This record gives sequence, C-alpha cells and structure tokens, in this order.
Amino acid sequence: MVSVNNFSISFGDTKIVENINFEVQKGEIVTLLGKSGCGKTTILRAIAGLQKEHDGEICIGNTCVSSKDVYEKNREVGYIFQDYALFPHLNVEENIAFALDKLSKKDREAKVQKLLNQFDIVDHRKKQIHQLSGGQQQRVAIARAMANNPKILLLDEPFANLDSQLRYKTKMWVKNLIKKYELSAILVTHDKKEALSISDKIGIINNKKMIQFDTAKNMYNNPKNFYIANFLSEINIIPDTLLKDLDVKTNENQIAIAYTKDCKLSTENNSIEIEIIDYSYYGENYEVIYKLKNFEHEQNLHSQVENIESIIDKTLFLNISKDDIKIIEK
Ligand SMILES: Nc1ncnc2c1ncn2[C@@H]1O[C@H](COP(=O)(O)OP(=O)(O)OP(=O)(O)O)[C@@H](O)[C@H]1O
Repeated sequence: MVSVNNFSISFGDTKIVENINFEVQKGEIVTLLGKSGCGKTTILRAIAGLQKEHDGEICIGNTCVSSKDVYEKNREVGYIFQDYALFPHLNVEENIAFALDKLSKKDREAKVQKLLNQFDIVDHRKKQIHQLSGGQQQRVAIARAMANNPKILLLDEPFANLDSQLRYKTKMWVKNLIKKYELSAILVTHDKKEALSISDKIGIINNKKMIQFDTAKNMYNNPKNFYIANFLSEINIIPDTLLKDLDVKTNENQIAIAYTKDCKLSTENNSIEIEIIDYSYYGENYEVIYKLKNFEHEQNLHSQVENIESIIDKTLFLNISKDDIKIIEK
C-alpha cells in the first residue's frame, strides 16, 4: 500500500503542488489526472525516490519517509517512464537483465527467460530497442520494471505512444497484470477516457491542489466542481433563464450543468425550442451546436445525435428535465 500525506514540492521559489493526500491499496489502480505541467510526474518521481526534496510524507507499506534519506532501490517500486527510457545500446534481454545485477548469472538468466515468456517478447530477445515497435518496447519496459518483483508500479503516460487499437489491448493487459499480482499502481495521464476506464480511483490536480480523489464512477457522477465536470465529460452550462423556467435554484457559488448525453433533441413539442447553429460529423454521431430560442444566453449548447437527417429543417426542442441538471461548485 502507498500513502502520500501532506505532500508539497517546490522548485526554487515555484510551488508545484501543495498538501496532496491520497492512498493506493493493494491491487488498486489510482490515476493522477490533470493538465500538462500540473505536477503529476513530479509526484510519481517523489514516490519512486527520484525526487528527494519535498515536504510531507510518503509511506510504502509500513515504511514512511519524509525526504532525502531513502534510496530508490529500497522502495520496491517499478517505474515505467513515458518514453520507456530503455537503454539503446543494450538488446532486449540485456535491458531486462540490467535491473537484476544482484542475482547470480544462472538466476539472472532464468529470471530473464521467465520475463521474456511472460511478456511475449521471447522472439525479440536479441533485438536492439530501435528494431522494436512501440508496443514491443512498452512490453520490454514493463518487463524490466517487473524484474525485481515490485509491489508498486508507477506508470507515466504508458499508453501515449501507442495507436488506438494497441492502446486498448495494452491497457487491458496492464490492468490484468496489476490485478493478478496485486500491485499498487499509480498511473499518470492527460486522457480522461483512459483514466475512467482503467482506474479504481482518480485524483484530479488543479491549481497545485488535489481537488477531488474518488472512485471513477463517483467522480463522473458527482464532480465536486465545474473544473472536474468539464474535464471529465462533455457538458452544457444551463442558462439562468432556463433554470428559472424549470424552477432550479443556484446560489452565487454554484453553477448548473447537464451532460450533453442527457440533452436530447427531438421534434416532440415542449417549451424549449432550439435553433441549430452548426453541426459536425464524428463517425458514430453528429455534434449539434444550438441556441435556445426563447431563452437568453450567451454560450451555445451542444448535443449528440445519431441521425442528422431526422432533425434537420424540423422544428426542434431540447428535452431536458430537472433530474438531468447537476448543481455544482463553480
Ligand atoms: N527538476 C525540475 N526543476 C525545475 N522545474 C521542474 C523540474 N521538474 C519539473 N519541473 C516543473 O514542474 C512542473 C510540473 O512538472 P511535471 O513534469 O510534474 O508535470 P506533469 O503534470 O507531469 O506534466 P505533463 O503532463 O506535461 O507530463 C512543470 O512546470 C515543470 O516545468
């Protein structure tokens, strides 16, 4: 188990994150999600012992360290870097064996053989890294990280360099690996879909703080504030004039939103007539941008429709009920 307590870090005078708290249980995948530069990698590096100067405490199992004095090797951590950080001058099996310098030659060879089989890269064992595909390189990186039987796996954007099909396959494979070996895994990504699909829990970082730490489902269904709702889903801000009409009340610190999936357009007559401004084709559906005809508002609204022909040139209405509207912090 990993716990990060009251963790803060600065580089020079610049505070990167402050007072971060979260836990990762055995067999759990926690994803740190946030915009580029918000400090996700810095937190991973500190957990791995690569970033030693920080405030607060990082506990791995029963060992808690505050700073400086604990070395990376004591931490039973496997780190998979975003660019995999494989050694270009070593071949596949030498890359994997690199982490096993403490074992005898015989044990090392046996362990490397096991990892090559386990990660399905045995046929590539003598290849140089540049002779491998992105997916194969990623498997080598994971095999190397797993060589010392870590209890904790740290994955920094591990799927970023893979095409979408391989990305999905690899994601499921990594998830199963973490569950099978009951590792505690911390993953860093920008990708909200990836975070929602792989994580047991998500921590969202914004403005130096972890603003919500929750299960993926809770986070999606009950976002703590507008930043999280807007980051995790496609949303519409519901205009005040429509809120009045629906008798939904907000205070000055709140905002009313609805997921675009809950904003259905139809020809079924109600009082919320809309006017289409534009639409674009996205494969499985069309994104429709529109305004409400009888309500004042500045921002356009969005909905998805499967069949544009069924709505174009028709009198259209927004089908939304009070239950579809979420009131959240601004
Ligand atoms: N060693 C360092 N010295 C000074 N500043 C640093 C150092 N390492 C990181 N930073 C700064 O700290 C901030 C956080 O960097 P970090 O790499 O943790 O962000 P991130 O959320 O992982 O970003 P990305 O998603 O783009 O990888 C950035 O502004 C970065 O420039």
